[in-house]
Amino acid sequence: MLFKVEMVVNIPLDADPAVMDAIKKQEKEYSQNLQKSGKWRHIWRVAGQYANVSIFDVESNEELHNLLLALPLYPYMEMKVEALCRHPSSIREDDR
Ligand SMILES: O=C(O)CC1=CCC(=O)O1
Repeated sequence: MLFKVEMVVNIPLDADPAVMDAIKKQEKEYSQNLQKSGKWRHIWRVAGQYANVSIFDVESNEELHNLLLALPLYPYMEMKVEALCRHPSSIREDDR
């Protein structure tokens, strides 16, 4: 099951920079492990924003929910999730 997830990161101005740097490091490792597994298929920075657009490929809504809630930056994020399905004009066999 494919999902588009838009994540906007809002870090409070009074947050401790050292603590946030540690959380961002954890976030990167968590994200890259999921990308290697194929569950986090794509991630793009939204130009000019502390935000990303990502594509997830998961087995269920519940799996996506659990992956997103486990993001180290989750407490600082706003998210929008949309379900995707294959476009009839797609030439990519792995779009499903
Ligand atoms: O910087 C972001 O957009 C938040 C984020 C998600 C995965 C990651 O590595 O950073």
